[in-house]
Amino acid sequence: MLDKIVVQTRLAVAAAKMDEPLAVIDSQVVSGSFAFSAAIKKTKWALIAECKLASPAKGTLCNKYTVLELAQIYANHGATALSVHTNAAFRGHIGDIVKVKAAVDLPILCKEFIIDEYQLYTARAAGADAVLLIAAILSDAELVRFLQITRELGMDCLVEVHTLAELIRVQQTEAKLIGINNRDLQTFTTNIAQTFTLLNHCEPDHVVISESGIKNGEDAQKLKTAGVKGILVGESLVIANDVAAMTRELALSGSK
Ligand SMILES: O=C(O)c1ccccc1NCC(=O)[C@H](O)[C@H](O)COP(=O)(O)O
Repeated sequence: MLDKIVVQTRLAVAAAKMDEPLAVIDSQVVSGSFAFSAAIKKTKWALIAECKLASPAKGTLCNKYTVLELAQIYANHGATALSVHTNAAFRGHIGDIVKVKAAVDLPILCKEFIIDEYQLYTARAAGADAVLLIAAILSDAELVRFLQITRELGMDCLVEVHTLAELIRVQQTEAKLIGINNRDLQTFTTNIAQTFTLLNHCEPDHVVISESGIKNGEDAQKLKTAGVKGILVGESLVIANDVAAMTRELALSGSK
């Protein structure tokens, strides 16, 4: 499934480059101010709340709200930052970041399968404060180059790892914001125990975010006790009967 998403993303990037060459995008870019990492560092506990309307594994997750409505609920109920899916496999679009940026005063992570530096410029031009870099789909050289470009654009990188081997690779780079993803990339099942395992191997100066499969405040509290700085949550929020209450539960339980 991941390979398929990456292939489709390469095609989409090639088409976008024909439409709007890098030079055009670059001329629209205003450098950021690392607002994403600043917001995470200054809080005791960070909830990165994800606008996730669909997933390739589960199909539609949320029909009740638009991306903007979800972002507004999250912002009004204690989220530290937002994650906005821009990939078509998640029913996302880069334009969603533009809409959310114009209306919601929280830093935004562009949730994309970044495989080309062009996407870093489009993310920043849309108003993203951070991008996700997935170690599993990038070479060491790409990781280093993308981290450098992102820094020059004033954006943060959440560098995502699924395994110890990926964490060791990422530790050779300048990355300081590490996302431990609890989703197994072969089976797509989630288990927060993956965070407990990999956390022991993180450097003391790493800011660690646990991602995927976090169901409720109880999970959040366990992760906080283990030592992570925050969580990134999509599905449990968007499928909740009361999205506002779930946002408060996840935001507050880690800060107790
Ligand atoms: O969410 C999926 O099904 C998925 C499938 C294939 C590749 C990546 C996938 N998820 C990407 C994510 O990073 C999640 O949206 C994010 O970590 C939030 O996870 P969750 O809280 O479990 O929705």
